[in-house]
Amino acid sequence: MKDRIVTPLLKNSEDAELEISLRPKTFDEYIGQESVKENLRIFVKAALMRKEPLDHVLLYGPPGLGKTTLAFIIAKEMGVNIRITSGPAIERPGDLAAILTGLGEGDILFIDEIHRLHPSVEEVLYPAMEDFCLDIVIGKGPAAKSIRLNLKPFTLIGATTKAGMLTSPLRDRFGVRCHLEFYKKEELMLIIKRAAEILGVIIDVEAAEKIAECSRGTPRIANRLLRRIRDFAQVKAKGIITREVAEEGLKLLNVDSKGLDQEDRRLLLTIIERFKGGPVGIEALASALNEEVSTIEDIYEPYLLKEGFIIRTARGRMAAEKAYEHLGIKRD
Ligand SMILES: Nc1ncnc2c1ncn2[C@@H]1O[C@H](COP(=O)(O)OP(=O)(O)OP(=O)(O)O)[C@@H](O)[C@H]1O
Repeated sequence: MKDRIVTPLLKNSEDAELEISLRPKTFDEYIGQESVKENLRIFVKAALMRKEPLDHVLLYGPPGLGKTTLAFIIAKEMGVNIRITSGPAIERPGDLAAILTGLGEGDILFIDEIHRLHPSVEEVLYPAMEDFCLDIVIGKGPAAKSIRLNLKPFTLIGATTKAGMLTSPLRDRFGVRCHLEFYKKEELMLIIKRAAEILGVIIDVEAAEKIAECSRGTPRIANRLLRRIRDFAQVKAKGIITREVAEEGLKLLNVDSKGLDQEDRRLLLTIIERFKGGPVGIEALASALNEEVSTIEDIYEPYLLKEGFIIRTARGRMAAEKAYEHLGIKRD
């Protein structure tokens, strides 16, 4: 996968450190996703009143929109500990059993990329989620015995970018399911303003608007762009981010007015020039771009589709009128 400034995925440890420092800690600090927040607020309050753990929560939506952040906020508001892991990190049923037996009363277990759990691990999770117990098989062959181990009641928060890939028995065991949406420009402007305050940099409204327009609806990208433009402002503009500074910084980062980088433009150009505007099948497109099919589907496409640069048809992807206009290419 190419190294891109506008990727919604975490890029490196520098990125991760920035995120920890900028992570909102309460529902009030968490900007946008109003209906998700409202629902979670009510569920948390009700669970606290009943003195019970919160029901299991599934958070789904594209990367970088704040799923992990929400899990931390829920733990803080519930006043419990949170243990973080991910689907691929739990290799064997025993690994999950060890994690579950280590949880305290009411604690939260956060499993990122929960759609990637191994089926044998998922089996262990069902009784754990439903009855707070583990069924453990001891011994082998005819002498094998199954024993039941009780767990302390806990809350599982699962996060996924691909809710469709969850098996239905797993999906059905989540009492609360929340879909996170791409953020609006005004919300991203507030996120950028808040991040600028924490980073100690002055930014004017027009600059925040410019960066928000290029952030692809994703706070993770907004924060990353802000950090890079702050560096630029410190070297070139006495640390103040004005509209001109933001525009120049974005140009240097190769991000255009619609938040597209050279890789997005290459994808659009490939459809237009090499495949005569499409439709082109995803495999052919991936091979022309020398990328994995999943990278195109998960990383490139969601934003290009959402913004109407490409159209997905039964016969493949097509470049939309907006792509021609944006690239200044005349349709023949
Ligand atoms: N609603 C929000 N308000 C302010 N900042 C936010 C919000 N949501 C996310 N962020 C910022 O974006 C960063 C990325 O969020 P987070 O790590 O929670 O995303 P994620 O959805 O869990 O991503 P992934 O699925 O890729 O792990 C956070 O560090 C935080 O700074």
